[in-house]
Amino acid sequence: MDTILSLAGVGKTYKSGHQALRSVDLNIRRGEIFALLGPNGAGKTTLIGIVCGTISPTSGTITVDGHDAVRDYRPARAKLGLVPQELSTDQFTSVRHTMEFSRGLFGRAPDRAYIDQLLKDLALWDKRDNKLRELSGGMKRRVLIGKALAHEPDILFLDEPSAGVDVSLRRDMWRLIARLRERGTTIILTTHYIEEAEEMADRVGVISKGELLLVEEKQALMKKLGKREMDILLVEPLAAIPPELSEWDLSLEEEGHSLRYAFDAQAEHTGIPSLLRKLPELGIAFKDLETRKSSLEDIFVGLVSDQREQAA
Ligand SMILES: Nc1ncnc2c1ncn2[C@@H]1O[C@H](COP(=O)(O)OP(=O)(O)OP(=O)(O)O)[C@@H](O)[C@H]1O
Repeated sequence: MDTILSLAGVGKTYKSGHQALRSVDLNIRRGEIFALLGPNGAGKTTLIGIVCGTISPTSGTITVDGHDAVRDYRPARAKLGLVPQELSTDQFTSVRHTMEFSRGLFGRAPDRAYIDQLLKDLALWDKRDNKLRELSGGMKRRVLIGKALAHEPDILFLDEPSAGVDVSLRRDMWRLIARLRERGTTIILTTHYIEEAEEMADRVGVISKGELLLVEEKQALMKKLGKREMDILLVEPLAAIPPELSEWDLSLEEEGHSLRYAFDAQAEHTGIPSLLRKLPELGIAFKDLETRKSSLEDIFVGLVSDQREQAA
């Protein structure tokens, strides 16, 4: 495997005593899109900050394309582009100047053609000479991406790229990410929008309470952990699930008009035939069946709640 970024035993305890990361091991492959998925406060921003050098780790090592991110900070940092959650640049500079300045910070020679192309890719061409304070929130987000890409980094971090972003900008961003990937840029995005991980990522890491719970190929994750659900639409509503059905994992939905059965699609015996035989025996008539795969969202919620149960 061609690893471009490697974290080994990375931990962070803030001065407050809060342990935001617990010994994280993670290898990012060159050219992949990796989604780090976790609820609020999971440690995603802390992890990005540590890799990008804005937060110092309490333990562990980070290697960016062969460079130690702490000892060898400059060359390591030059490989990284970070799109933070918020813009903290001088509001009185122009869009173009902000990007050119960012490029210069990393010691890259000016390249007007590259910046022009970036402005066009980000649909900022018409605004290139406007001051940042004259831009809408969505445009500012585009500027953040432009700033992060100005020095042509090999690895791009996007911290919550969809937070507070409208649908059209989100689509534009997804398109841009796909294009960057085609050019070989490695992309790591943090998100709590499952949709985003599902749409974009090659691999998904789930983080909760500072712990990386798992890292999997997205497809494999969905297949392995994916449950299926079947809704049985009833002719007459039920007030409660009869005790005779307790061996199946059922819930009542739609005010009793639908019985939902959650089952493991990978299991040899799904329990469906026996359930469908049992219902008429109990005098429960049904008129239709619908099955569907659970999404990454269900998987994610399941994992995080398992962790909560274990901790309880
Ligand atoms: N400077 C700090 N001092 C003390 N605790 C901090 C500090 N920064 C973050 N934390 C705590 O560390 C934990 C992880 O925070 P972090 O910002 O990394 O989470 P996150 O996964 O990015 O969350 P979100 O999705 O809300 O951005 C949180 O409990 C947070 O309160």
